[in-house]
Amino acid sequence: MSAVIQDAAQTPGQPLVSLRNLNKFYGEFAAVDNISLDIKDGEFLTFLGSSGSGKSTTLSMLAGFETPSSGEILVSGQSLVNVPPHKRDIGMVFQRYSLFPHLSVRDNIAFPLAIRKLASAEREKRVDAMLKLVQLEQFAHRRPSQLSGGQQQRVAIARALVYEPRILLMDEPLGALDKKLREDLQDELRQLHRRLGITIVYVTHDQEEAMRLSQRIAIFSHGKIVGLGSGFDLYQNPPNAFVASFLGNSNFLKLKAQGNAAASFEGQSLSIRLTGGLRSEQDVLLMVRPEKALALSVEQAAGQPLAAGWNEVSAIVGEVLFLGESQTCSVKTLGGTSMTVKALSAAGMPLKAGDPVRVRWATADACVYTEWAESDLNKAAGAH
Ligand SMILES: Nc1ncnc2c1ncn2[C@@H]1O[C@H](COP(=O)(O)OP(=O)(O)OP(=O)(O)O)[C@@H](O)[C@H]1O
Repeated sequence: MSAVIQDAAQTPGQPLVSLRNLNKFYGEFAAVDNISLDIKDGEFLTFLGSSGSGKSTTLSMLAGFETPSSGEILVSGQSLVNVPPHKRDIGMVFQRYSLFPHLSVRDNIAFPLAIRKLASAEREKRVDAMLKLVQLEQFAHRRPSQLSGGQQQRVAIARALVYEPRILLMDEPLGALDKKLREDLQDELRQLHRRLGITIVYVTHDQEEAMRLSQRIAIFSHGKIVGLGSGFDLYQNPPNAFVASFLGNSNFLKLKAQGNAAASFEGQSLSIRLTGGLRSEQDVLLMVRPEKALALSVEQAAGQPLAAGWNEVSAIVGEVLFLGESQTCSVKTLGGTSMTVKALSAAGMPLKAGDPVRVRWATADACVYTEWAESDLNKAAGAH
């Protein structure tokens, strides 16, 4: 294992993998549509998107199971396109563990080394190191059917890592496991990545999983990457309305620009983040996260003058939901726009259906978009 162990504190550096104008057509249909992406050495990058958005096809091209219709895949600057899968120095873990049922855990893990004809002493040494790494030493002699789903997946991970690939590809590896086990394995996987310093490309449609695991997330929609960055940046400052809608919850307000820092909404003027190039009366979409908005009763609002840099709209409460740690309040503005406000339960939200409220948010917390499609505002969008 020593060859791939690196200083855990080392920051991921240069691109290890570069996808260049990658396309995959099935007939006329573009499953992967002109994707270009640099994956850094040592990084944990996740492809996140709804079903059919092109994540697995992209991963399969990287693994060598699918051939690109056009474009390049480079690893350390060398083209991989004509390199067969077993010569790519890439490990792969799938949702279905695909372990050999008739082989013990030890022999399953040793299998890639046996087919590479490694000397038996070296083979034993590496398998022992792997068993230790995934904490399955005491299960070495069991068959896969005698293990839990989580344990089986750890065997699959060990088997993928045993020949020390530079890159590990994982396609929904925890998809078949229940929530608690998934979370435990997510923590294990994050620690494993830190310890090994290996480059991991991970596919999931679960945004919380992507957030928990990854240093960067590539958001897929219709075969394209429509957002790329840390979970924090993508959530706080989504590059477009689709990403805003896909990741977390959003309130979208439709406005007409009035200069570069103000816009009208249902007949009242609101301040917006300074946005260059806006034309007067241009359609503008404002996005406010529910937890960045406040819902104040009329009395509360009267006692707290609106601070500079904040906006306020009047609305009527539709529903207040208690969710344990947090509460949500759905409201409708006087012009009929639906909004949701979320607050920690501890902060209290003494409102009920039918109450008039004042919804407030800081101008700096609201993203401004000038281009969007109605379908972007719908969470389910993104699949083909
Ligand atoms: N062999 C194939 N022939 C025709 N179409 C295909 C083939 N493989 C994939 N597709 C289509 O390409 C699109 C992208 O599929 P892909 O499996 O990459 O999506 P995905 O984002 O990984 O989805 P999921 O999360 O459901 O696995 C889908 O519309 C799928 O139906």
